[in-house]
Amino acid sequence: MTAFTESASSRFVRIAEDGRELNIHYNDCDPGNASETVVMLHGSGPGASGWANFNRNIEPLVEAGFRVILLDCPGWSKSDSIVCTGSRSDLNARILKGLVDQLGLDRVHLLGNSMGGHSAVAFALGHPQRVGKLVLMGGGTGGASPFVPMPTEGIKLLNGLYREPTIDNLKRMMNVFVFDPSDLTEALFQARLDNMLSRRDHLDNFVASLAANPRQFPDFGPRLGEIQARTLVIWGRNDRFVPMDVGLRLIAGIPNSELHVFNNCGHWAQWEHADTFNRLVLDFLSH
Ligand SMILES: O=C(O)CCC(=O)/C=C/C=C(\O)C(=O)O
Repeated sequence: MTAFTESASSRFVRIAEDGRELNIHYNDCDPGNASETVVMLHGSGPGASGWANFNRNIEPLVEAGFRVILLDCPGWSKSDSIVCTGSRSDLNARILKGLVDQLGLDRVHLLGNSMGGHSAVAFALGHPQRVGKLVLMGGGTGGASPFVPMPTEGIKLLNGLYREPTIDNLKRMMNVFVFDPSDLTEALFQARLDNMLSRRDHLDNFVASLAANPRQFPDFGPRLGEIQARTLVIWGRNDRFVPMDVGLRLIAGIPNSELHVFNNCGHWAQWEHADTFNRLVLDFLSH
């Protein structure tokens, strides 16, 4: 099977949101005969995109017969920009609903990273009948950690990078992003910096959104018991952005859930432990 590329799988869709039509970008890695679809939702870092977050995870799922869709949320990558003054998790969930409706997908599995996890939970709460299984990685509900001072050091660096998008600030953030920064290459830094600087409107609007509403990701804790979808929660023990106790809160709240913790792993389990992560997700989605 030929590997999908970003450019060959790149698509746009127009979705109505609060009186506007947003141009929303996604990648569609469709092997052509898939009976099930996984939608991957990226995190909220500057320069993030579905492809940047999940490029190590697409192929194994496609080879196993899944259609993989990577949604770029409004405010990231090639999607239109937006100032979000309410719940960003719910905004992303509305955009996801628009996308699955337009693609005619009745039911999808969701794999969310950080903000993408918060957004997957918002979608599952709003449209339970449209969700197969949930994979939540480094996110799933907002709210404070009882153990770790918040905002965490990672989120402080992330917000600082939005305000001052320099290579030094990017390296400072990425350094605490992963457990082992020696895996981060100059090419990766440059690609991420290029992504960030190509859309200054996204950076400015993220800062404006935070100023209007510092709590972009509401705490869904009290509603987690409503989620009926089977849920796999994945965390890095060394996550310095969204601490591991949030994962424990998720499995305490979601009835049909399980937790896998990677040791020696930061906020990007899907990248740092890609092979094991892919096997874990594939096994979970296939049984
Ligand atoms: O603030 C939160 O709870 C979410 C933070 C978040 O989504 C950070 C994600 C960062 C990335 O995944 C990235 O930059 O690639």
